[in-house]
Amino acid sequence: MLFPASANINDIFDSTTKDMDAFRLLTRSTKLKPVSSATDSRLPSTGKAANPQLFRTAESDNLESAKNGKKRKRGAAVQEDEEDVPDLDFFSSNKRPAASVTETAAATVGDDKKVSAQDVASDDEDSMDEVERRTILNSHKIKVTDMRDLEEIQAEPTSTKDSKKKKKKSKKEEAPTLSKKEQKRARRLFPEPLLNFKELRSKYKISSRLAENVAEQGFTVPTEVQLGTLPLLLGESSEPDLLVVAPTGSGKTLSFLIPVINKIVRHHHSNPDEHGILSLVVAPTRELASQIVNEGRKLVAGTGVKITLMRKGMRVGDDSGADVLDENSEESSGSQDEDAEDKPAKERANIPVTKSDILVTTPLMLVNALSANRTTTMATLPLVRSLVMDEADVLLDPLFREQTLDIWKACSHPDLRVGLWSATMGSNIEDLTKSTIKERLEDLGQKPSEPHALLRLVVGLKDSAIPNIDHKLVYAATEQGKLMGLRQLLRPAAASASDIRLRPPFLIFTQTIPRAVALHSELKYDIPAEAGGSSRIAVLHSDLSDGQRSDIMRDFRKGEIWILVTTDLLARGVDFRGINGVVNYDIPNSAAVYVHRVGRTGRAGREGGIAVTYYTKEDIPYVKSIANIIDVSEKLRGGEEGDKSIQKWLLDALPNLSKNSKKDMKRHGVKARQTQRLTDKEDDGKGARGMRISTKSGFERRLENKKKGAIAASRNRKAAAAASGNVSDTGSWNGLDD
Ligand SMILES: Nc1ncnc2c1ncn2[C@@H]1O[C@H](COP(=O)(O)OP(=O)(O)OP(=O)(O)O)[C@@H](O)[C@H]1O
Repeated sequence: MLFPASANINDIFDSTTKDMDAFRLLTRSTKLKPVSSATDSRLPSTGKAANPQLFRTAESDNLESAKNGKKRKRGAAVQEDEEDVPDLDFFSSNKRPAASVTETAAATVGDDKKVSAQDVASDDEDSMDEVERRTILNSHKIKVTDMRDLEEIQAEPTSTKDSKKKKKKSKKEEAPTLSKKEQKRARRLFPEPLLNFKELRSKYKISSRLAENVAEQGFTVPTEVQLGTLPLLLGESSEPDLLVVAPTGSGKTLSFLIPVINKIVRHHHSNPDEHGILSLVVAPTRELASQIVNEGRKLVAGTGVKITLMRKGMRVGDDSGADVLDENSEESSGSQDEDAEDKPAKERANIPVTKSDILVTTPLMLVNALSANRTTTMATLPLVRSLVMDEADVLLDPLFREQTLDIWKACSHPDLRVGLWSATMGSNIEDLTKSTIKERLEDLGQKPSEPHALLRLVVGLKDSAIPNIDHKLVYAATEQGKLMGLRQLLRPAAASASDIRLRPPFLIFTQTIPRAVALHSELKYDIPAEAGGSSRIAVLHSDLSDGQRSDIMRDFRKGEIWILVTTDLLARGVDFRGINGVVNYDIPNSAAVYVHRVGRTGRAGREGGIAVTYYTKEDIPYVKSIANIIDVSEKLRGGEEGDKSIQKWLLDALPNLSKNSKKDMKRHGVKARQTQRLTDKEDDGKGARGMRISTKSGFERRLENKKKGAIAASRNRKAAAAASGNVSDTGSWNGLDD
């Protein structure tokens, strides 16, 4: 079945399920009762969240609508606008509300100063008192903390601080005697929250074209992370360095892209002659980097800002006479990367240097470009004013740390601001951030033109899974048990036995690439031809070429692939809007990885996502941290004690893992699963056999092997007989049939 390239997975599912129910086809059963529309609407792939926020209370709802109402009264046009905003529909073609088009049609690139009458807000009327700010921030579970040493906070000139900070200043003499609790309280901030997206223009005066592009996305309510961070990054006081910990799928991308783009629009106005990379966005995988570029392209349209995906072979930072790429006209297709890589050196020298304003990259690719594959010292990026680290905890984890810190240090402008974003962040990352900021400034020997803070904003509970998905932790005893469980999910006619109904599209995570490959080949023929057969299931991992990876991502997004078997390559950041769930075929290496993997579903507040985690005997020592995450997530969700999937007895019974074993597990995963022997020949019989991904028992395999051996021996005999000229044409014995 072919769908237009613009179609998304949800459209496909809607249209697919009209004429053929994918779920039913997968069951190979015609007896299955049609899934009720009530169940259907609970599926994230068909549903949409009327409000993408995860945490709110009636008190803040009332306060916010009172504040929003007050603003509406100020200009009739604004009121019409808001009433005209269509229902939130992530899968529509994102038609802009008519009123908003007229309002902004005259907008030209970067006409920041042109703010229409109804846009202008009286700041006095708008600003909230501290009680209101506290109420709103607390009900959305947003916590903002100044991370600097107390002395540093107190040494800051009063003019740049709000009244809250003035109070701290007066406490200066008492500082040494402050208790830990008091120090914590002194660091706590209650900045003004963003009440609606219109304020971006009216109050924070962002570029009108950018505001228009945001409006085109059709979002009506800011998520918590947007509500908390956008005022901090767009407000009048000096832009801070910012650490953000906010749930998966909560819209962090928009939160960091809007301020980055707006800053560049302003920069173009004040420094029309300065061209080059002004902002860097670093992400751990190519898939995520490419997704950020796609999101960015929607936001930069018509602003004069260019955003580019870093590619192998691309030259950065040296602009001697090279042509400038028209970055926004390019597709971010993987095959282009390969093209660049495969070009001979002579041709490569002609590859234009990127003069894009925003470069989105994985760490290694940029480090290689800046150091000629580590053969020279790192070149600097002197113009970069904003460095965004998406999935910062993994970027600063030992795997990428050296490369990320090299990039950070290569950004040599004294006014650099950093943003570190993730759904999980250990305190070691916070310490590393603090020390790197200090070291970098010392190395530079220059001071930033104005003092600024390092703030941390946390939404919800740090390092927890989103509360809007159902977690199923399933004991499968053995590898065979896991495979049987998974097959039940694929053939949900049998689902009554396990009470889990997971409809495609969904992701399946394994621990290693060979296991993903093995699982894919095991399952590939489970999908009936009427449902599209083996083309509906694919495997994605980092051993595939960039082109293959992009193609699979595209087909999954388009709905041509329904089930994607993958590794932790896709655990973080990637946003498949309407996937119904996630299967952890192999348990994740850490609680943080669990949070990220399961966060591929339930995005933007959607209900109905399911996260199934199978565990075996070998996994028992490692399951407690996952069970704890589920427990906390269920507590955040509220509801009856009996509804909880993790019972107290289980938590008590599961063993705790020592610090060293945790480290070991994080680095290597479950040891027995590290090598997946794919053939009997490779199988040394020492442990790996039990970990094999196959439904066949050892006995069956041995029989099969014997049979194969007999066939081979028979062929050899025949060949030998033919060679000696005495084979009978009658073929009285043809060996065993396969
Ligand atoms: N205010 C909003 N209202 C509704 N949907 C939104 C809003 N902001 C962003 N979204 C959508 O939410 C989805 C998730 O956003 P995004 O990918 O930025 O999440 P994230 O916080 O970066 O998640 P992760 O931690 O997994 O990387 C996207 O499809 C995005 O378009």
